[in-house]
Amino acid sequence: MTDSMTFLDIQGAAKTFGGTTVLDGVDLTVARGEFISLLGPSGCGKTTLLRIVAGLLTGDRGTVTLDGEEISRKPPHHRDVGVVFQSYALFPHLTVAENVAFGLEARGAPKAEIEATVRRFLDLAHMASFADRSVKMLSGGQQQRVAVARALAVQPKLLLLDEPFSALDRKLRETMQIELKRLLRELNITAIFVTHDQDEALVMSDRIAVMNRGQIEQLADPETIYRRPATPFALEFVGLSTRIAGKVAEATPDGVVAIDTAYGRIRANGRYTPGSPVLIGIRPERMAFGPNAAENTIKVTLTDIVFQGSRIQAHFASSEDRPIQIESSETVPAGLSPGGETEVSWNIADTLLYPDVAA
Ligand SMILES: Nc1ncnc2c1ncn2[C@@H]1O[C@H](COP(=O)(O)OP(=O)(O)OP(=O)(O)O)[C@@H](O)[C@H]1O
Repeated sequence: MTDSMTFLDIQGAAKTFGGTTVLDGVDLTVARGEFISLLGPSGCGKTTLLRIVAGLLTGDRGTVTLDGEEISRKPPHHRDVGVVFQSYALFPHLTVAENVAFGLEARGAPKAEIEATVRRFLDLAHMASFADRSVKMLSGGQQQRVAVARALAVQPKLLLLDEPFSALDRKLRETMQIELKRLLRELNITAIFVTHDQDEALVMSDRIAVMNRGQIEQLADPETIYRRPATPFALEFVGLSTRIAGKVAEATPDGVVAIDTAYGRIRANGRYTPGSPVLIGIRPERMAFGPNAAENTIKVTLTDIVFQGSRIQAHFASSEDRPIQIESSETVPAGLSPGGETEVSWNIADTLLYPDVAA
């Protein structure tokens, strides 16, 4: 939907390489100042979509409109779009300040303005004290800060970031995530961020587009993506989950279905006709030890306890290709050890339900 809030509007973006559909008619609208992540496995088309928006690649179909102007056929340097890639792509023979000044000089900005802008963006990127250093002398994190400062210095309407932190170690990556978020918020910059790291997407995004095979499967805020994944793929790709296959046995008019499974009857909210094959998903922290007669209870056999410091994970034997899992801040019930049977329960409202297309 296009409305007055739309700043970037991608409609029907499609791309085929050598007969393989890489982008399958993607629509995406982004509001001004919004931070959107494209999240998905390798090869799902994230980078291809980003390159089409940047103008580095021409889509077979579709349009890109930025701030009310269609830019689909404009060359990259006329699109007002900044790009930060995975590899830093700084100019190695220039200093930090010269790198940041590069785009401004190319536009013929006055010298005093260039100096002031470079200073401002190096300050914002916490790199002011490195201004005169060669970029070759910088660490990976520092180089990536300079790359972000360089992209922002020309004050683009839109910033595109393609796995910018993937080469950094975990701690530095987390610091950079927080810093980048702060910087973009301060400057009210609209950004699209490509990542295959679900934690990174959950931490940083206003909304996440979960991509699979050239399509967006779900576009929503991080909490909705985690709590209400729209498809089995989204459930699978973000966070841990237990899966149980079943067949709908009964459907009530109030929208609750009873499902026959290898563990007995399980109830869930949903509208399915009896006989439909379904897939049940449950997040591990929504499951608890012990029965709950009003909700869902199943009998399971403990296989493993994984101690994770503040939490434990308990695994139970499953008929599926992965264990039933509980994640809890409590310990396992006294006397329960691997091989032992117990009951676990969870709420009907926490039971995610999907049509089982594979069945
Ligand atoms: N120029 C090209 N020529 C042929 N095939 C390409 C080209 N660019 C991308 N592809 C193919 O298109 C598919 C999608 O690539 P894309 O880079 O968009 O994926 P991605 O989701 O960004 O993955 P990754 O996380 O690995 O970068 C891949 O199978 C890739 O091999």
